[in-house]
Amino acid sequence: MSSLCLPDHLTPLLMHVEPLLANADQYQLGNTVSVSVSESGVVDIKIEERQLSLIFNQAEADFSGFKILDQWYAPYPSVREMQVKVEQDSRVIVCGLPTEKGCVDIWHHNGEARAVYCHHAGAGEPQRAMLLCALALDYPLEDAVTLARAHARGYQSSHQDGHGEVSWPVSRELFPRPLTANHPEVDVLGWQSKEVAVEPFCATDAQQLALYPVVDTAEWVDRLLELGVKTTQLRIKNSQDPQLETQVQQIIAAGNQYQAQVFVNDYWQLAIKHQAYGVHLGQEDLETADLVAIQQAGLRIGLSTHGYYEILRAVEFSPSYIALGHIFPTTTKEMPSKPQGLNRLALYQKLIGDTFPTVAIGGIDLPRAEKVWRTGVSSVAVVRAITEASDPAMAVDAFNQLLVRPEFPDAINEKITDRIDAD
Ligand SMILES: Cc1ncc(COP(=O)(O)OP(=O)(O)O)c(N)n1
Ligand SMILES: Cc1nc(C(=O)O)sc1CCOP(=O)(O)O
Ligand SMILES: [Mg+2]
Repeated sequence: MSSLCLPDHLTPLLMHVEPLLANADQYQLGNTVSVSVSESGVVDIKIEERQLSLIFNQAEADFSGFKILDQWYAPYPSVREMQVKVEQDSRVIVCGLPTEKGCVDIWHHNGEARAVYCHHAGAGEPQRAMLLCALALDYPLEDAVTLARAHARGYQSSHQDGHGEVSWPVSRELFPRPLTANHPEVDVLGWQSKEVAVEPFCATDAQQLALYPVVDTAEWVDRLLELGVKTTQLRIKNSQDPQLETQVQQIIAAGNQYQAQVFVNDYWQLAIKHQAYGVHLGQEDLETADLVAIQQAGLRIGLSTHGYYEILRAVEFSPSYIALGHIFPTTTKEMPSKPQGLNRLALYQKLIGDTFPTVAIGGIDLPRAEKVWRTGVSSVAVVRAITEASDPAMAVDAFNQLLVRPEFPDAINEKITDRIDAD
C-alpha cells in the first residue's frame, strides 16, 4: 500500500485525485494508494520504503524534495531559461510554462533537462492531481509529468465539448510530444536538444515479427533460423569479445540466406559496415549513435522503452519497431526500472496503436505469452524461454502456434484492458 498525504490547502485536489485513483485501481496500474490530509505545507508520498516530498511554487525554498513550479505570471520566463534552471537544479519541475502556442513541461534527467510540449495548456488542478497520483502509483517522474499533461488536456476537452476523456488518458492525441531535434518547433521554442534530426527508418515486415528470440551467439542465430524463426537478434554484451565482428558477419549472412529479419544489438557501426537488416538500440544510445548514418544505410531500427515518456520519445524517431519492457521480472539483465505488468503494457499498446509495430520483452515465457499477445503487441521477444528450454525446437513451435492473429485484426482493438486478468 502506498500513501499520498496532502497539505490542508490542497484539499480541493481530492475531487480530482479520488476518481483517478479509482481508475488506476480498476486498471490495476499499481499498489493501492491511501490518501490523507495533514497540516504540513508539503505533499508527502510513501511508496514501499521510499518517501518523496513536494512543494508547489517555491523555487528558491531551501527544500530537499521536488519543487514544482506550475503557476506562471507574465512576463513568462523563456523556455531556454527554464531549461538551464532545471539542468542546474535536479529538484525543480516546470509544469505548464506558457509559450506562444501552448505550454512546456520540463524536468531533470541525469544532469540534463528533458521536456514535453503541446499546443494546449489544459486544466491546472487535474494536472496537479495526476502528477501526484502517478508518483504515488510509482510511475517514474518523466511518466508522471507526461501523464499529468495528457490528463489536463483530456479533462479540459471533456469539459469544453463533452467528448474528452475524464478517466485515465489513453489516446495518443492527448499526449504531449517530447522536445527532440525531430520536433518542428524545437528551434522556435529555443530548446537545445542533444539529438540530431533524422528521417523515418525503413519498416520491418510485421507479419514476420511474432516470435523474436534474442540470443548471444551466432550459433544460436543459425540454429533458430534453421528452425524457421523469422526475426531474431544477436545480443553480445561483451564488446571486447574477439569473435564479435565475425559473429556479426555470420548472422548477417545467415539472415540473408534465410530471408529473415536479423537485428544486431548495440553495435551499430558493425551493423552498418556489414549491411545488417537492422539494429536494436536503447534510450541512452539515442544521443550518441549516428542515427542519420543508420537510417541512410537503410537499416531498420528497434528502440527500447520502459514507460510513457520513453515511448513518446521513441515515436519522435519513427523507428521500425518499439520495444516495451520489461513486462515481468527477469534475471537475464539487471533492470533499473520496475516490471510493467500486463495492464500497463495494454495501455502502452493502445497509446501506440498501429502506428508502429511493438515488441514486448522481459520475463515472458510460454504460459505468460498468451496474455501478452492479447494486449495486441506485434511481437514477443524472449531470451530464457528459448535458450533455457529443454527442447528449444519444441519451444519455438509452441510459441509459433500461440502467436497468431485471428483473421480480423480489428478484434485486437476491443477494450483490451477489460479482458486482461490480474497478473
Ligand atoms: C527486442 C529488444 N528489446 C529490448 C532490448 C534491450 O535493449 P537495451 O535497452 O539497449 O539493453 P541491452 O539489450 O543492450 O542490454 C533488446 N536488446 N531487444
Ligand atoms: C534484453 C532485455 N531487455 C529488456 C528491457 O526491458 O529492455 S528485458 C531483457 C531481457 C529479457 O530476457 P528474458 O526473456 O530472459 O526475461
Ligand atoms: Mg543496448
